[in-house]
Amino acid sequence: MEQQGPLGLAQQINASTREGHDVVNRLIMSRLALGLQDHTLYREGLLSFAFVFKTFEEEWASLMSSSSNIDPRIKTILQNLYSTPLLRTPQLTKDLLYYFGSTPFSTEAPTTIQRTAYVAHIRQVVAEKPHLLISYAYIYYMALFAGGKIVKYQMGKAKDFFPERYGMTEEERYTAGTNLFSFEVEQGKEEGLRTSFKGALSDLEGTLTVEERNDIIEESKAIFANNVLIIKELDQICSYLVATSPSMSVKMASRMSDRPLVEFIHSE
Ligand code: HEM
Repeated sequence: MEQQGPLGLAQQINASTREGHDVVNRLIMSRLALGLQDHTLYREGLLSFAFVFKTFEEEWASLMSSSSNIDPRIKTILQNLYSTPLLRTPQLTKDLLYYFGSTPFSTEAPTTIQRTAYVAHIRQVVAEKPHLLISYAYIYYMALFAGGKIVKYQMGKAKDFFPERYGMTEEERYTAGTNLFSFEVEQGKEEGLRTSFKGALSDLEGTLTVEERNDIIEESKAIFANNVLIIKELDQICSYLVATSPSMSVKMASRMSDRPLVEFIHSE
């Protein structure tokens, strides 16, 4: 149900994060071309965001559990927003298994500075103010229906990007590598997930206090600032990977000869 009159919470979040969103949007789109040159770069981005989704989805489940003693009002909101097909941890796990193949990786505990700091931040703020989980769910799920669609489309156009695995066809590889942006619902029902989430938020937001709404808006801004830190850290990780892989250096040099990697990464 779209709200009439005063701005609904979703609109307020969008309005307050417009600048932060534009920054992140530019950062991601300008790096996507690089990430789609080699799946060993792209998968690092996936890993960073896998930690984010895993952390808030775990916190969410535990806040809703019978052993959690949070305010029943907030528990009801969290229960009503929760939607299994939206959960990204299982989808990210499939993508990671595909891209890493036989290379070991772990989503148990992050080892880089920003990933570790962001995971700790999410756990801390949500423990202090469980209603902040709403910021994470709204920002990261709604992102998939807008920017996520665009990223998925670009992935579909990338040449020689999806790694070969066990004789998979081109189409199977695309499916195996885009689970993050796919939802396990009947075809054509994806948009319903988005509208149901927004509808549930709109129906329930009236039970939040003014202070809680403000907290949610402030944390939404912090999410975009933290996304920037995660992306900047990915620049370092990817620079290192390219510099230490002779085959990748050659590939980058031939494909991006008009724009050196360092300049490319630091131009934004
Ligand atoms: C971590 C990265 C990103 C996050 C967290 C994010 C988050 C969001 C959110 C919360 C919305 C509002 C959705 C709604 O009202 O239903 C949105 C809208 C949008 N985003 Fe992103 N986004 C991200 C990256 C991107 C990227 C890379 C693009 C690339 C083009 C993009 C393009 C858009 C567009 C086109 C909209 C729709 C605006 C509208 O409906 O008026 N986003 N994003």
